[in-house]
Amino acid sequence: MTTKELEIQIRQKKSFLCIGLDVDLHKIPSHLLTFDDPIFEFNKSIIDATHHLCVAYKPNTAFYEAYGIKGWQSLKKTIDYLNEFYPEFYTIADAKRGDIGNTSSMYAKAFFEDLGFDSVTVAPYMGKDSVEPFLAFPDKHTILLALTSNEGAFDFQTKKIDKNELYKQVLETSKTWKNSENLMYVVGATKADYFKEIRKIVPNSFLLVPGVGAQGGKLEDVCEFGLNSQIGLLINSSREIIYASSGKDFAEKAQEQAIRLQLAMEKILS
Ligand SMILES: O=c1ccn([C@@H]2O[C@H](COP(=O)(O)O)[C@@H](O)[C@H]2O)c(=O)[nH]1
Repeated sequence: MTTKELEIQIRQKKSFLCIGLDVDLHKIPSHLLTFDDPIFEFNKSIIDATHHLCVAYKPNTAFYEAYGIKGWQSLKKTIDYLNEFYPEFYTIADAKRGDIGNTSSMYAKAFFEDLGFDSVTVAPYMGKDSVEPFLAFPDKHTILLALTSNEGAFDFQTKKIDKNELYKQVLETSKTWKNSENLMYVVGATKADYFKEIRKIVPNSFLLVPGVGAQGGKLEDVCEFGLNSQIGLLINSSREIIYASSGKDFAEKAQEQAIRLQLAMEKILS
């Protein structure tokens, strides 16, 4: 999917919400555990209840890898369900990959070709040759970690090297890489104070913004400097939406949380 198509969808739905599908078998309603694939059943119910309120879904692969081969099968069933029944959705594999070039090519094949995601998150630490194999895929996006939402982001990402913070160097340098038009960036909602500076470096890029909800980030704070003329933001919320209830009404309660965020986005867009 192109960013233009993503923008069109955002404007139609008046929503730039991305729902995180981070399924933990200890947190999902117990009645689902009797199903052959509880993870998929949970995802299917969440997707069916929220699809009109968001434009993207982001499974974090850790929550699937943790369950071995069954977890991968649940991930595959989830992405196949989205691609078959909701093909207009933007899909993000939050996998935070990146390795030497030939290995990165294999990661890119796994997420773009085999699984059929629109995008994958990638760590920039190993540099250009670890990221360009992902960028080589047309109409697919590589979402580079720039300034993450966690406290540990201050360990390295905001430290100065040659008078410039590391996260700024990631943004500046990555713009020079081949097919850099296929880049997006992760910037945490908990780092709202940094969006003004970030937009000076990447005014036109889409930013994936996790950290609204359970991590305390605020939608309005992010939007103040994060929005651009193409909207340019995908705001992710996972736990606050999908675990709004642990009862049989979990999908209904997830929908209520998604409505709350969508209405706030509609207000901001108007
Ligand atoms: O900087 C980052 C990068 C990724 N994440 C991921 O996003 C979701 C957030 O989940 P919540 O439940 O809404 O807190 C999760 O998959 C993280 O691994 C992030 O939080 N921060």
